[in-house]
Amino acid sequence: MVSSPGIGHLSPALFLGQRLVTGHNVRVTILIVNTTNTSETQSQLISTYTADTNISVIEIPAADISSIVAPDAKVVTRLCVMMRETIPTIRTAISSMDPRPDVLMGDIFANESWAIAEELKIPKYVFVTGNAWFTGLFAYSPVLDKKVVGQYVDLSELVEIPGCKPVRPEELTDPMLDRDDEAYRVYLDQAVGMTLTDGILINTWEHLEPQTLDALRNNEILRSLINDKPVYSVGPINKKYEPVSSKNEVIEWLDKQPERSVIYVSFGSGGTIPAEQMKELAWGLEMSQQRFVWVVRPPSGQSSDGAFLKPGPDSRGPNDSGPPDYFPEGFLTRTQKVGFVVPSWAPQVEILSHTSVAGFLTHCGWNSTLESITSGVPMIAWPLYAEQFMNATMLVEDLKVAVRPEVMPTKKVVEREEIERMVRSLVEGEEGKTMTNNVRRLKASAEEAMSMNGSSYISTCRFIQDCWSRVNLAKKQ
Ligand SMILES: O=c1ccn([C@@H]2O[C@H](COP(=O)(O)OP(=O)(O)O[C@H]3O[C@H](CO)[C@@H](O)[C@H](O)[C@H]3O)[C@@H](O)[C@H]2O)c(=O)[nH]1
Repeated sequence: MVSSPGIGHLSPALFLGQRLVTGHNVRVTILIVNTTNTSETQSQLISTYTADTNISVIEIPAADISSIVAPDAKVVTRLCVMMRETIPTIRTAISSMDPRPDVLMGDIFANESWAIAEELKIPKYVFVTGNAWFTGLFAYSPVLDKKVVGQYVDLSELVEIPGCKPVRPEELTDPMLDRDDEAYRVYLDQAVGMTLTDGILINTWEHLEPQTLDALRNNEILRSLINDKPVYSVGPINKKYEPVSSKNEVIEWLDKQPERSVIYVSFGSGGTIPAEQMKELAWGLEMSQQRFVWVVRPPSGQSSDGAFLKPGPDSRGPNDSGPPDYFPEGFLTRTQKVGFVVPSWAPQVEILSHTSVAGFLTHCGWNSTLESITSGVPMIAWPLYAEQFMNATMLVEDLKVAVRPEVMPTKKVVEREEIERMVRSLVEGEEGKTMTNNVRRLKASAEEAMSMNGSSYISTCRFIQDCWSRVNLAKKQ
């Protein structure tokens, strides 16, 4: 398996690898492309999840792209160029593996490695770490590219994608929002690359997205776009809660809170919000008078130079999150009894699995979404970038397990009164109770899908059978 950088891609790749090793008797080696920014968290994740399984890890240093990509280029452009430039190192690593791999799998940014599979005459599969809806849009984006004139965001009607809910133009994935930017072309190349594989694995399950999975398999246009390749729904592939003997400070704090009383606030592995929005969020949480755990990062536009972790005058010891100007004056002191601020990174799965947690204010990254669903926790959807706006729409309008602000958080500041209202409705309102029941039903359906003879288990078995048929066929040729 080839994983592009970033916890959001690496973590599901590791969990899928783990599942293939432990549940399906497959040997797995993961090639992880590491940038110079690779965090300590990522290194810990790698060592934890490779220690007790037979997954081997080969860490590949990412190519230096500073001389070929402008420093202000979009993340997608940087990521794709970096993966492309790292291919020679990936090729060398794969060629020197003994025994030689039988199958190559990669995420949607690992497309450049399909050429290696072709050279080695082995099958190649893509693992989409997002959902089927995203996969549908991704596959369909070359059609939209031909069909639509001008910028998508100027369209006055919704964007129709077979098998998916119509998407508001401004909610398309962010590389699609500016067709004049290089990121858009790079993104389209990745979309085409996904369709050149022998099959598509998606981190979803049949019950969650039946229409979209059906369209990917049976809709004429989508089928022809993905060249009639099989689609396997193998999820939810995500970290499971495992009790640990040594407790973290935030878990100890949660242990002392009443059941279903705390809102957990976090914007994924790297999301940040502007300073003005941080203040408004702090006011909203305080005004709601509900308990909260907030994973705080420096506001967007400010550097994360470590000053963030140093106690400021508004300090409350190890739980202090840094310079007080991130918060309204006195916020930490006033919320001392009801809030717990965690700087930068928290044990998310352990938090979401805690009985004190009533809701999750999330940026709707797909891993966070799956972790919330599989913990039975309803959400406040606060999308920031990538495909997160579509995920938010799915959670609110389709699955009915989340509320979201009226305004788009990337366009306008979400005001404190609205935040207060959403938090209250999730923790104490009827809406919160209904959403909790809905999400608990999804949790049960996820467990069922992953159980022996559940849809995702069967789909994974089918994938393995198809793999070996292709491997045997390739060996005969
Ligand atoms: O304090 C924290 C913050 C995050 N996490 C973990 O980090 C992961 C974050 O993943 P995700 O929620 O998917 O967010 P991103 O890292 O932003 O994910 C990227 O990749 C996802 C999968 O492709 C996409 O859905 C997102 O839009 C894209 O931003 C999750 O497993 C979290 O549990 C923690 O453990 N502690």
